[in-house]
Amino acid sequence: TRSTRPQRLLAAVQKNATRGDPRSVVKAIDEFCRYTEWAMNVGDEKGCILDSVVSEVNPATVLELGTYCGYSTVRIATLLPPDAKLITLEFNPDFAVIARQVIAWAGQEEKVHLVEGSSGDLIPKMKEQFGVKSFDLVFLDHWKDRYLPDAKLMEAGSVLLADNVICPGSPDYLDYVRNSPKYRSQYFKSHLEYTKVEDGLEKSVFLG
Ligand SMILES: O=C(NC/C=C/[C@H]1O[C@@H](n2ccc(=O)cc2)[C@H](O)[C@@H]1O)c1cc([N+](=O)[O-])cc(O)c1O
Ligand SMILES: [Mg+2]
Repeated sequence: TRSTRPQRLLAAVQKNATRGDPRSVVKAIDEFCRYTEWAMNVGDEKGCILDSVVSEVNPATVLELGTYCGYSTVRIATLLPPDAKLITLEFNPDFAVIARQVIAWAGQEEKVHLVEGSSGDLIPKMKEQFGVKSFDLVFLDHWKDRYLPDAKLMEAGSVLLADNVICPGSPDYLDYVRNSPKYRSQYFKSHLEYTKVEDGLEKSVFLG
């Protein structure tokens, strides 16, 4: 039977990237998605904004919602110090199988803990399961209708960075973080990965 898009993306990484070199993995995925087959990675343009926010926050603990193929997982992990922890949640077991291999090819498995399940189930269990009561940075890139309910589950001292706040969009989340006194929010205008369509990242600092 026909391969899946994540399988074809992994094959491109294994063919074109150097094992243990995370930048070559990121480059191989971006080239594959730009010139061969589009995929919903945060991409190179928004990825630079992601990198700058990660570097600025310099987090000891990061939560990523929506691993998909592990592209942003690798970007974030590469910027973390050795003792930092990145927990990434993936709901689809087939995507998780691919993401684990992409993360391993980039040599980032030490810093990354990929957990399979849904955010609604796992976020409340974070405390007892991983001993992390709050994360320094949360990257939201999963189902867009889960951004708001999950943000409300996590109101405990984090910086939230959300992908796709314009396209596909998460209007209820955007309205909440921009108008709630609990957050100071900032929009980073960019483009939908590998296209000229407007999209952007919203950075929201929880004020308590
Ligand atoms: O729909 C989008 N993203 C949804 C992502 C969902 C991912 O999050 C996981 N998850 C993990 C945990 C959960 O609890 C639920 C899902 C899903 O299993 C999937 O791997 C999207 C769409 C476009 N687009 O142009 O159409 C562009 C983008 O950048 C996007 O991110
Ligand atoms: Mg996205």
